[in-house]
Amino acid sequence: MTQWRVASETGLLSEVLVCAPDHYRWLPTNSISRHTLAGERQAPAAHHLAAQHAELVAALEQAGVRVRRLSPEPHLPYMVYTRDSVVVTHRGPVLCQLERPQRRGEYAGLIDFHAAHGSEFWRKSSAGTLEGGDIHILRDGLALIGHSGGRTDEAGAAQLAGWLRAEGWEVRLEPFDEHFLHLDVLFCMAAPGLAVACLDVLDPDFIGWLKGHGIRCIPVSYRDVMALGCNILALGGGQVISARESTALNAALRAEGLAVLDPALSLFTLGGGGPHCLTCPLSRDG
Ligand SMILES: NC(=O)NCCC[C@H](N)C(=O)O
Repeated sequence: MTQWRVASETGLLSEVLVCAPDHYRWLPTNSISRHTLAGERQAPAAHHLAAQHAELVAALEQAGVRVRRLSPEPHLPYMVYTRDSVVVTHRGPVLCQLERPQRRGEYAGLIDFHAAHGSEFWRKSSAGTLEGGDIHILRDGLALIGHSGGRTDEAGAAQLAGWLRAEGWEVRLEPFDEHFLHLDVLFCMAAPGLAVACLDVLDPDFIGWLKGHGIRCIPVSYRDVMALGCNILALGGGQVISARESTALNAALRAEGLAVLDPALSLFTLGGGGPHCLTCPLSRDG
């Protein structure tokens, strides 16, 4: 029986789930990938995708994280964004309910993966839609769930909030515009008490709420956010993974004293997902 648990976005990451980009391609499912497809770019070559994904895996392994792999399926090009189909909580994994038809089938591989490891779902989303990119476990007992209606909707967010509140957790539901795809495009935790956030877009009341909970924000511009510049993965222990292309943010994170591992991920950020979207933390310590 595998007991995967995650009680915060910033605890020391010990196990993570990724999926190789064997069948990855850009689909017009979000404003970022639609913008990419409208441009002059050639479809990414398989060897180039594999090389960038290998850089991400190398960064995770360099940080001592055990990397588990989902089997990619030809008809599900976005399986590579493992963040969205399942979110692991302090009580175990929650099976999400993806909104886009192009991604709905991802649930099947996730059920098989967890069953193969004897990992039982704590809960299964059954109201509205729920996607992992909208869920932030800020720390033990405190969660944030975004809902744009485009991906996670209010019913899906409320159902997860209800399960967490029944555990005594404080949960904030945060509405935002579906142009931004997932809340993790606009906001991610970097370290305990430190986040990266698009202050130009997020509601000042939300920023004030974070401050009231002891979380301050490094600002990221709208332009950088739409290049997935805010979509980082906290590794715990003073380390973070952020895309090589996010040069301004990476300098700011280093100035905060964090070690930044920076794999090149441009082919994935052009599809609408960076280090946060490409990883599903299975286990964090502390
Ligand atoms: N958490 C995330 O923001 N995931 C990125 C998902 C991108 C993918 N191309 C999608 O449209 O679903």
